[in-house]
Amino acid sequence: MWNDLKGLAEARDGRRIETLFAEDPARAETFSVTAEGMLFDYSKTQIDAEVMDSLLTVARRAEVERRRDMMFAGAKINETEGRAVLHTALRNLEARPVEVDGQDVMPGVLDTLARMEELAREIRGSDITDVVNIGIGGSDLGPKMGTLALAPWHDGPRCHFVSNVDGADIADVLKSCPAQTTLFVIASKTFTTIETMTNARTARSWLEGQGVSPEGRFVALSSNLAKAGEWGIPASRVFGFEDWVGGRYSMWGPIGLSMMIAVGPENFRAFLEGGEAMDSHFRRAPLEENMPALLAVVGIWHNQGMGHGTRAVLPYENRLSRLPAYLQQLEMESNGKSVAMDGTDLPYNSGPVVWGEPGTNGQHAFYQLIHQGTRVVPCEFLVGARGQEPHLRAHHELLLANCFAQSEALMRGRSLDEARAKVADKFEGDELDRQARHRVFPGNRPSTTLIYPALDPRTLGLIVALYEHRVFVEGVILNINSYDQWGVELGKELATALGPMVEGRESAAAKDGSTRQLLAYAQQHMT
Ligand SMILES: O=P(O)(O)OC[C@H]1O[C@H](O)[C@H](O)[C@@H](O)[C@@H]1O
Repeated sequence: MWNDLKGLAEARDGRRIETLFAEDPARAETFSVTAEGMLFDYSKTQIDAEVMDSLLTVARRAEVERRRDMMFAGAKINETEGRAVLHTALRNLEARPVEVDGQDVMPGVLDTLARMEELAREIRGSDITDVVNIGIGGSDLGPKMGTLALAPWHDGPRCHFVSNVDGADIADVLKSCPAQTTLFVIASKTFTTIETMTNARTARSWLEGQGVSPEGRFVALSSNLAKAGEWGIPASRVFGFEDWVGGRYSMWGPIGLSMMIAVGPENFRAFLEGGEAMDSHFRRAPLEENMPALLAVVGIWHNQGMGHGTRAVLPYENRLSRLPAYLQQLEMESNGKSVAMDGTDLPYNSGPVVWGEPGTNGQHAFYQLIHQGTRVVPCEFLVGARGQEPHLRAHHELLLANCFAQSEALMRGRSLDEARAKVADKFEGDELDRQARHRVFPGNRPSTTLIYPALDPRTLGLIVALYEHRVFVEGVILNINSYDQWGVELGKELATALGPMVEGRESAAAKDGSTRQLLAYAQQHMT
């Protein structure tokens, strides 16, 4: 089936996307889908009816719908860890029963949500001025991305996010925090992550150093209640979640607490409602009209069909500036694997390299390569029809014009004749030709656009859940376990072993020449 996709891609080599629009006046509507008021337009790609048919056949053969229903029903689809995958239960506000090992998980989920809301209200009504979320990966990227995205709704205490074990991170944050009125939220699913535990200890010593008792200054978000308790955080300030919530899928539950404190429980609920609405669309819409499924097959087409190994996520929404980083974990930690579910080598590329920055900033930086580089980078634009700052309408009109112009430019390009005409008044003869060639844009570069009315809490929920399900569908098609992350383990083990060598307590003689040299250099310059 992969060869079929490649064959379809080869047969379309050199065909202009623009011609597809000329041939089919209804192309834009045909190759678009709407869900929950959002429009996903994938018509500026090489996808045509035959390609879409094959992509959906690939999805059906992979049993996307059956796997989806298994996920929602609490089946242990994370087979390498023997776990269910139920982040959707965290936003199941209608409390439809969801069973794991014969137990409905919903009473526990809703009870924790109610406790979080109670604490959020208490803190928002207290003298706490600053909340510092200490966490990394899935315990940082989601709430950080979401808190920034919802800045217009941020009426609670200031929120800071410390993740890096580089002491510069916490040092910079603590500089602006008054010790008397700062609350630390230790966010760690395992409560063993070295970066987080190191930063948490530093926070505690800092408070003590400022003469403030750490008592009542810490909250824990974790699935390891025992470890959180050992750390001395009282049970009333510990918010647990189960192992069926993957770290990179966890911002909907306790890990979202900092964001809830920032924007308030009502807005956090609106975010959950957005996620729930996307779940319901994903579960009910036929694949042809299913936004996450279509986003996924467009990704499969570009990566496994056309052979483009990266994709750029380009939000024309400044407050989604952390979305690319969030999606890097969501997509690359989920689908960056080399073996299929049964442990055999994947006979095709796994998920793409995901990267990006907000427009218009990226335009003035790396879009050069996107437009004229030798590699094709499929681009995914996101934009709100309305900006978050309605009184600055002129800004938003420019933003929209830029976003639409980029996808048009990527598709149309500029021919040599057009380039010549641009510089004909300045050069002539061979020089005109040479100068013109530098100004040619090959065009025919694929992009998609997700446009929504405006970025608000509910829409953020829709967008995040859309991408989660996209990752799920791509993972099912690729026959990958999207819910483990063994690839992060080796580095952690080696870092633990290298620690004593960095400190000079253990010999590095058994290490390779490069590692020995780096250690020696560091030790020479450390003091
Ligand atoms: O929440 P924690 O247990 O501290 O884990 C934080 C992060 O670290 C791990 O290494 C994983 O790669 C991530 O998936 C996880 O989100």
